[in-house]
Amino acid sequence: MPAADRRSTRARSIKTETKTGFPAAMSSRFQPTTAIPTLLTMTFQRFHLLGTEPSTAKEVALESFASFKKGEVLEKIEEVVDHPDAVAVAIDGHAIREPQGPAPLPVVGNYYEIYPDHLHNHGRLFRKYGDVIRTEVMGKVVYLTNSPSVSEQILIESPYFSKEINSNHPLYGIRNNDALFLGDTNKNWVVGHKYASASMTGKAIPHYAKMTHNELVKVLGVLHTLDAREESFNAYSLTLKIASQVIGKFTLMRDLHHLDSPESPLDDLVTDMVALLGYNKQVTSRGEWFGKLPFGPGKHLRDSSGHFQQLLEKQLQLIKDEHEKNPRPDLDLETAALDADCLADFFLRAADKNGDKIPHDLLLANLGVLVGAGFTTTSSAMAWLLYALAKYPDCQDKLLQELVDNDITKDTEFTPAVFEKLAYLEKFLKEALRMHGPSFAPARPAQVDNVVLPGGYVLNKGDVVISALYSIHYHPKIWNNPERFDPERWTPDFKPSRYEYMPFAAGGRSCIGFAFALQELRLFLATIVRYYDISQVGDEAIEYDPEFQLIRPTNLYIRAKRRPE
Ligand code: HEM
Repeated sequence: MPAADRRSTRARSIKTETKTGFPAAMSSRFQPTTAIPTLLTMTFQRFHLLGTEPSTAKEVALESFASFKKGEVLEKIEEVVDHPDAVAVAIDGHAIREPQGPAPLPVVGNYYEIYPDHLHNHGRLFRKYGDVIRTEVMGKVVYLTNSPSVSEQILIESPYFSKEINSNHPLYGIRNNDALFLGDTNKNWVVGHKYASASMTGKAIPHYAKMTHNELVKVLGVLHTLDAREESFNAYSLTLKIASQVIGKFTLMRDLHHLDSPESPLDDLVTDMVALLGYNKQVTSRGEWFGKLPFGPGKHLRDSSGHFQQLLEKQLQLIKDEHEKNPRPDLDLETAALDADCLADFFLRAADKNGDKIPHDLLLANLGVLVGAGFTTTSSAMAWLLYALAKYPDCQDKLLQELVDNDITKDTEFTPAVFEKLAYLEKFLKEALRMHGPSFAPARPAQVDNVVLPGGYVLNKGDVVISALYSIHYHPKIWNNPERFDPERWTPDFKPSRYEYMPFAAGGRSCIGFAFALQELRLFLATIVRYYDISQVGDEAIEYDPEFQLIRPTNLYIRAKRRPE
């Protein structure tokens, strides 16, 4: 629209705030994403969105005067109602607009503007271009947001946005429509989610505390040997072993023997999964053609995936054989969750209200996802916890003091009541997951054309928007002094909204393993800090792996010194 037209439209504009309400059905062409307020008195006016032609205006029933904020131009509601012409509506003070971003170079697009430090470069682009930015990398266009209100609209699963893994989605290379996480929100997801989420409820998770703790304390032997040798270790290499040791037991009752000694090798189940994610990130950050090559990362991705499936089937068969030898009863979902030895055991025995069990292909696909989602995330989180312990020694001292004051040892039986006493540990964990959360990119494509988001950003069907968790967790409008690691900010009264703090994402496709993960991370902190003093070796700046699906430190070396008894 020419500037002159825009000005004449502006002269008749009113301002709305999407948080307080929006005249939703104003245009069949545009699909606002907020609810209509309740009816008080019925009156009508013609509206169009600021930034569109007045001829596109539609008649709208005005259902609540209260939903209109005092405007810049039309000050009184009577002026809106009585205005003879169509009235333009600004969204959060803006005309509708397409998200902006840096101009793409031929072929590579914005690759070199964003990588290798995509987390910080995204922050810079938000500051320059606004709350929703457009990026193009090797032919793939992705939008990102650092706005909690935009994130809410994209993450809630609605007719406007849903998890659907199209070719621009970051999980495209490993999509699997039989599985949670990797698949669309379709009927398989509904079935998988019913069983998998029932296995990990807040009620069920405490019964895995003992098993988790037993696996975690095995690291004390490894640290003891390393300390005796006065050796440091790469943080992620060790936490990968720890987290997968735990998840091997939690999902498959399998001892991966990762913590028998510092030299214990990684099980194939783990090397395959790590390779798979690494190759996927390489493939998806370079364009679809790259993944289809008969050599290189695309081929490796296909090979690792096939091998991983074979290992999983073999392990599942062992559990089935065990069930044949020692039959155990089928149970309803809730009881099965409390009785199961591991997730595979749960899946084999849990029946829904109709007595139906999860179909075999969905069982296998979801078990694979739970193994992968279960350790890739927590291993990165544990590595960042070591980083936080080393970087903020005063906080480490406070943690230790709390553990000593509460008589926590490696023999403590951890119940929810014990965790409740560890208030500082909880604050430390929350703050570490804010500043150093491992997940950064829940992505959702628009489901219809011309979706108008808070701030007036317009997207079309198939456009993928990522809620940039890292940027939201450092947003200066949300967090006081965001660069400061400050566990004390988490007072009982401090409650950021669901879309301001979301290390596990939010909405219908958020993490179902969060209760297990939090319990495991609490146990990890309590176990390590009680017996070892953690410090960083050297002053090297810590790098993260930009090619990986999760944020993990690559060059963090830790020295763990045994504390005197
Ligand atoms: C610190 C640890 C963890 C973090 C930060 C984390 C984070 C997340 C995030 C951000 C998502 C949303 C992904 C998206 O929208 O694309 C997600 C989904 C998921 N997570 Fe986690 N997660 C963690 C641990 C776990 C564990 C331990 C399990 C299971 C054992 C798990 C299972 C899942 C599953 C199955 C989904 C997909 C849910 C669905 O498709 O509806 N996660 N997680």
